Amino acid sequence: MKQNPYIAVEGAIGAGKTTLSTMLAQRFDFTLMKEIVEENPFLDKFYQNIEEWAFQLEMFFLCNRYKQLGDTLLNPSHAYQPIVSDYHIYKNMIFAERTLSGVQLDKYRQIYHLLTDDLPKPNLIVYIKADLDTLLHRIQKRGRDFEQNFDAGYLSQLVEDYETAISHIRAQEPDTVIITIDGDKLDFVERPEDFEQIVAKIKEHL
Ligand SMILES: Nc1ncnc2c1ncn2[C@@H]1O[C@H](COP(=O)(O)OP(=O)(O)O)[C@@H](O)[C@H]1O
Ligand SMILES: Nc1nc2c(ncn2[C@H]2C[C@H](O)[C@@H](COP(=O)(O)O)O2)c(=O)[nH]1
Repeated sequence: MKQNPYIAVEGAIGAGKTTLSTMLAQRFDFTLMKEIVEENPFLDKFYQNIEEWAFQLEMFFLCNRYKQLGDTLLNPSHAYQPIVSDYHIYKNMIFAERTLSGVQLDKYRQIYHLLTDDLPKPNLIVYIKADLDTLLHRIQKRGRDFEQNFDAGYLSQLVEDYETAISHIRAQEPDTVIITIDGDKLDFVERPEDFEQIVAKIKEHL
């Protein structure tokens, strides 16, 4: 990879993005960009009534991610800083396409492009692909209150949406390296050798 490394770890809810990106940042000594979830004022309400709260929630995520990425990526003093992030900005569209519709989705799409089209995009994506049972088990293990009565149908749709989105990025951005991790089999938390396997794959592209 000739450019400065900018890695995004992606995957559906509970796939292990935050865990893996934190481990990678430590291992490579890269700057970690991590999403702040616990202080989100809309998530709890959203899970109680998705239709009612989706627009506020999606806009909140979009504005926060835009601010976080913009502060780092568009700041010249950070120009040569290798980065690992626990999300790709395109995640906003994955969720919005699922939770919004009609005029709200149209307006959201316009704002998304306005805010993000000129942001540098990751040159390497680590995509953790895991099946529904694995994700539900990990969400339970994580134990966030607002995710405990999770609608498995919503998560199952998101798993499919992620597959579609990754194929879309693969087709639209052929220069972006995409490393797919088998999140059902590889246990980078408990088995150091599994983590080393991921590190080795990434190193091939740095
Ligand atoms: N490969 C893995 N094997 C076992 N547990 C994992 C693995 N990856 C993540 N976990 C656990 O699953 C939960 C969700 O992981 P997290 O990193 O928060 O996922 P995400 O950021 O993708 O939503 C956490 O409790 C974490 O410790
Ligand atoms: N509707 C949306 N929900 C989102 C978005 N980004 C994250 N989330 C939710 C999913 C989880 O409950 C929680 C944390 O996400 P992780 O993927 O890190 O587990 O927040 C979004 O853009 N829209």
